[in-house]
Amino acid sequence: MALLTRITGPRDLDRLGPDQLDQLAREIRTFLVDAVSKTGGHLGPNLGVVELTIALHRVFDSPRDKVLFDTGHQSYVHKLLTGRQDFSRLRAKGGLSGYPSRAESEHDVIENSHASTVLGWADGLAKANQVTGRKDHVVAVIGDGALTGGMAWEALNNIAAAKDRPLVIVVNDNERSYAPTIGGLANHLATLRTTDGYERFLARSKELLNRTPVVGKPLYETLHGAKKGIKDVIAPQGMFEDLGLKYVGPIDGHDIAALESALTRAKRFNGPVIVHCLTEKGRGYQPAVQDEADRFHAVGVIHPDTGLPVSAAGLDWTSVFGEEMVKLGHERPDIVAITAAMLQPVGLQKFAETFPDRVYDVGIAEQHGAVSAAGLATGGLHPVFAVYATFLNRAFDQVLMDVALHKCGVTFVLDRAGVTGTDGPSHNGMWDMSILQVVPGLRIAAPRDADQLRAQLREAVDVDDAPTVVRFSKGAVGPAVAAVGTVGGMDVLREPELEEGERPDVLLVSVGALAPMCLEVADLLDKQGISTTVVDPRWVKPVDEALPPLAARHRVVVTVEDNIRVGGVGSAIAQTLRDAGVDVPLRDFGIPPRFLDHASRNEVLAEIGLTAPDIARQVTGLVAKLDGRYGGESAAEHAAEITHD
Ligand SMILES: Cc1ncc(C[n+]2csc(CCOP(=O)(O)OP(=O)(O)O)c2C)c(N)n1
Ligand SMILES: CC(=O)[C@@H](O)[C@H](O)COP(=O)(O)O
Ligand SMILES: [Mg+2]
Repeated sequence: MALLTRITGPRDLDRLGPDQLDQLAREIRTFLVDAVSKTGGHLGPNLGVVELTIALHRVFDSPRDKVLFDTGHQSYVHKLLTGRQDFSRLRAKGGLSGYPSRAESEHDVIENSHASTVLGWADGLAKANQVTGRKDHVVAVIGDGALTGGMAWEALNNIAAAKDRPLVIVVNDNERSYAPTIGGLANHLATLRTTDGYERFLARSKELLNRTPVVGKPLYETLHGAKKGIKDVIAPQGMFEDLGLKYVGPIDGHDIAALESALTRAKRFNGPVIVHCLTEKGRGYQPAVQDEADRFHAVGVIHPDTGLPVSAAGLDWTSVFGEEMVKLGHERPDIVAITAAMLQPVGLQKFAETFPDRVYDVGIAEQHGAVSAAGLATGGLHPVFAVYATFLNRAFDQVLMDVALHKCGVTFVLDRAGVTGTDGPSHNGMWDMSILQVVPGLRIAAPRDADQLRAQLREAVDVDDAPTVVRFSKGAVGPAVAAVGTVGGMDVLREPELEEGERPDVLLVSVGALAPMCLEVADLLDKQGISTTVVDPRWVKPVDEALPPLAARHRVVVTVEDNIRVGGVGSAIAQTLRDAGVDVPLRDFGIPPRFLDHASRNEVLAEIGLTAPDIARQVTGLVAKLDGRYGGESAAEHAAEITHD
């Protein structure tokens, strides 16, 4: 790492000659494989942008010039070149974030990992430069996958309107999101990628341009010049031409000299310009290059020489869902599946292999996915849209006004619901049970274990006149939690042993995968002489009609959810109790209304007090306060005695 360790900032790159730059690229690849194999992370995407990031930081002057990354998962090289080379705690508590982070560096701008937003940011920053008269540059790196997101085209529409507003758009085209990128855009990029495709394009253009008076012939010569591989020709290009955008490319995204030449031309161009770079996801690391599924898009801890996982993963929620979907697919020919460019991560791979004509990859286009689902349902099918909880946020209006308003039977399966942890604040699935509370008719299921997931998925797809949601956590599915009884549609997980006529103290409403933790709370309360009934509502929206009368038979209600407290399940239950005239005190436990820094799931849960000892301590204090049970001793003091074995 002779060269890499001497790079403390982008300007240190200026003194390197071509051979040294190639050596630096090799050192960076070695570093990435060595470091990320130990911590896990986005290895494939970052191996694909080594030369591109070096060239960007040689041509542009960050942080005065803004170098922006879409999604941000491919910013590890950017971090290495901007003074951050300790990857030992990447995505771990107190370590580097897996995405750009303003707290880490002045070179970082966009922190959220939600795709297709970079061009919007760039548009705004370019406008700000224009209004303030700053001559700084804005360069936005967007992947071919992120380009399939609608927001990217909303931004392009605006960017193309301002012919005199400098802005450099770098398309990092590695032909993949996770899987190969889908759709018409991908096909268009392909024609620009391959020389013969370009020739076909030129052949079509030649005839047209020869008929075009005055400008036709010179323009054809310009285009012809571009074909020869001297890629720094500024020329109008197909779809981008239709938008009025200038196009440079295609450029070999692993040839630093070619990249620098193209980026320099683009930088000088006094308007919006696209630099189309061809890169290879996973480049330089055979296990990644050979990974047909997703080129090691996101890996766990792996053996660096083989790329194989160090530890075998247990049964996870995603697999349980995927297997049940295949069974349902055989039983229900009307069931189809939708993914937003994440077929394998959301567990639909087997469904796609079994029913290739009944699965739709819409690209990174969750809003379109939701509207298309409304169309599919109206057409007599039952779509199951599997998506990470946090990514459904952007499709809220489509769920509300397209799916729910029209009473469409669509099932949204939200993976990575609740605290995910290591992927940082924008990946926690912590908002769904709040924002979806306001959707009339929509029903939400939060299964507590694998059997419940299977059962509730089936219940959901049986609803054909309203949207249904089934949400579950990231990672390994917990132990089976048996019911000891039912009340209304709710499962009773624990009943206290009471004297004749004794009123139980606490009704604990346990939501989803937190059931084992809630049973621990009940055990801790039991040691304090506090009797607790634990129920799992199974369907948290609408609130079960049996809940108010059950609550009325207790002294206090406690709700526990892996969702933001504001407007969550606890709030909905509190409102239902009020409406039913049940004035039993209620305490709702959940995620506080703030962004959660990256750390492990358990570290985050401990930090926000969503653990059995924390909850038991608070509930003990609440019950003690209710009846002054501990005499003069303050309830809080007494509650502090609770410790976790
Ligand atoms: C709104 C949204 N949906 C889904 C994702 C999950 N996701 C992260 S990266 C990625 C693929 C990105 O492909 P591309 O933009 O081509 O970048 P590459 O990884 O190929 O460099 C997806 C689907 C996301 N981050 N944001
Ligand atoms: C960048 C992005 O959004 C995805 O790659 C995400 O990081 C994957 O998360 P999981 O690792 O939980 O599948
Ligand atoms: Mg890509």
